[in-house]
Amino acid sequence: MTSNASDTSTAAGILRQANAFCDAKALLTAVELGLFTTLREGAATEPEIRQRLELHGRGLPDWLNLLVGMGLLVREDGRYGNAPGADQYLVRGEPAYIGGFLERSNRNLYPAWGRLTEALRTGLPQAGSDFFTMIENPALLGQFVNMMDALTQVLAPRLIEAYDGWDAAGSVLDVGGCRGNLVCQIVKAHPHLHGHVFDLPQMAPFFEEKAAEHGLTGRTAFHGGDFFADPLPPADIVVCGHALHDWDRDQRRALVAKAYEAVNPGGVLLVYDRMLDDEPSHVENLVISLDMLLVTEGGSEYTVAELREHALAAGFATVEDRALGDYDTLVVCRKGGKAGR
Ligand SMILES: C[S@@+](CC[C@H](N)C(=O)[O-])C[C@H]1O[C@@H](n2cnc3c(N)ncnc32)[C@H](O)[C@@H]1O
Repeated sequence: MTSNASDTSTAAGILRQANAFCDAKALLTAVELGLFTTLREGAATEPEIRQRLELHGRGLPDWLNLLVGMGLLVREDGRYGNAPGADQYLVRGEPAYIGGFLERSNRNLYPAWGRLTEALRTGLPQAGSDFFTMIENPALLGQFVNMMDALTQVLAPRLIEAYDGWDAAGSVLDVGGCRGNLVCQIVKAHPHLHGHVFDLPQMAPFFEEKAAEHGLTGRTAFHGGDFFADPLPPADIVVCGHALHDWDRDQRRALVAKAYEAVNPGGVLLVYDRMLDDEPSHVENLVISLDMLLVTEGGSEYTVAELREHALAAGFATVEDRALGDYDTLVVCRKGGKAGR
């Protein structure tokens, strides 16, 4: 949706942009109904899809043809099948499935964006229930962790590639590491590392499930606590991804200082987030920053300059940044001192 830049010098282009939410909802509904998953079994006619998904039938051809027009389905001889991207990323149960993000987006972000006006007027989140209500509800938390898995599934290989200091380290800690999908992938790529995740205690059963799925039970450890109030376990590499943007500037500074304490001498803090340029124009990242307006009390994306300020104030000796994938920025903050390993 956000990258469909239309020609806004024309009325038609402006109307196209105003209707972009319709395309997004057509896709979110397709994931919700399991359309791409059912089409993995083979291309199907409209009546077959109607029957399989238990739909009424009215609007069905338009919806399917819209998805064809969006490049998510292909139509041949009256049968609809998955386009390659949809078949790779939107079939439930497949390793590359990113639908967890879309499922939660459909339930949480989509309605919240309908209340953007209220959010801008009041500065208050609009997602219906706050994070701490959500985290006490295992069903909602299950959706949330799937959403985070969808993001780390794509980012983990890029982070592993982008940072070249894994071999020199003995341990890695992911702060706000959710159920540990990122750490599991790092430890699988660099089996000599001891992996640790620090997150809220409610995440523990989801972590155990993920570690077992990766065959890493006992080789990765979960530490439950509140990263503002409790000490973090020490590690040579501390990762903090997509976590600082949940909080306001003062809280981000406090978390970076907390992370500094956890990094062993000579180690690094790796922060990745959808960071903003000094004069932000990156549409995708501005959208995520507004997501934070809608779903958190004080969160937003932030600039590399802000993070550098927090990191230097905390005591890090050097701070470098580089692109990570299409939208994220990786900031490498090095702590002085001699590495122990
Ligand atoms: C947006 S998610 C980021 C997950 C993952 N790092 C990623 O890259 O997608 C933020 C994580 O911070 C955790 N979190 C939020 N508040 C926390 C707190 N006070 N203490 C510890 N973890 C917390 C959440 O449970 C969640 O897993």
